[in-house]
Amino acid sequence: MTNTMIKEKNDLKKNNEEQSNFKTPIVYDTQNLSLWYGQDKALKDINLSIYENEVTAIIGPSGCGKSTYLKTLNRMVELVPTVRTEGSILYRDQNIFDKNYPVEELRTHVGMVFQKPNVFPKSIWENVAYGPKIQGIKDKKELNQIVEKSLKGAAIWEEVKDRIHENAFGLSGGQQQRLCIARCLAIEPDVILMDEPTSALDPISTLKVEELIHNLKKEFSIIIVTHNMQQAARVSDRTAFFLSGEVVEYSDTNKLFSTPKDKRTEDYITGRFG
Ligand SMILES: Nc1ncnc2c1ncn2[C@@H]1O[C@H](COP(=O)(O)OP(=O)(O)OP(=O)(O)O)[C@@H](O)[C@H]1O
Repeated sequence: MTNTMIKEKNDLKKNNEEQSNFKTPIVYDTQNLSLWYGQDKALKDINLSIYENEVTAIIGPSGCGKSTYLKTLNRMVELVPTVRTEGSILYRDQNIFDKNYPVEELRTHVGMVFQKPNVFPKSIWENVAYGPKIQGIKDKKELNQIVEKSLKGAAIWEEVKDRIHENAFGLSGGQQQRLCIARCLAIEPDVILMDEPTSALDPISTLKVEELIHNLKKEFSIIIVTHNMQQAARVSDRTAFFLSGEVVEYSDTNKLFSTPKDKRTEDYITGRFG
């Protein structure tokens, strides 16, 4: 390749990047969010935009507010009676704290995968069909199609297609976690929240889930809380570093890990604390 060709290619790439960055829609816009558990302030003036079809990683030491932030995005945190919030979170331009915005509706757009796979003591089929049934779908043929599509989407169909009516407890931990992801996909969400989804899995299952996350971002926006910095670096497009309830730094994942702007980020990613 000649120097001119290389320059043209780089210019084109830069142009595309600038254009695509410019156009990437914001899914969640968090504005001046603070949260208290009783008297204790767990989130402090958070401002964070989450972009469509990206994987956003939330990292930081234990107790810095990662899970609290994630659970605020689907308002699950409100299950704790002492919780109080200030500020706003816009989901697709709609303030999720608005009294007129039903939490049930929010949860049809936002699925969640937890640290430990929480399959129901039912068949694999029932686990996946559960959400669509609640949404009112009764037709068996349609449910069968949803179950197959979701299991394929979660890259577990081939492993379970011959035992679809067997109890989900018979699956390995890694398979159960992918089943939970399939259950999430069955409600056709817009966003998937993942709270340390691989921390209970062995390295091979972890890799499978990471590959899956990479493929799922073509259709969904994913926010993942992880303790594992290599994982954040591998799977995410952007990373937010939380510390003591604050966002210290939020940027392109490659930038955050290669040239962090804040000394505290640098100390954390180089293992000096946390
Ligand atoms: N239900 C609760 N009631 C009271 N305080 C809570 C509750 N849940 C979390 N906290 C407090 O809020 C702060 C943030 O906790 P959170 O679980 O969000 O942190 P985290 O970064 O996800 O931690 P970890 O990495 O250990 O899971 C901590 O000080 C924690 O003790």
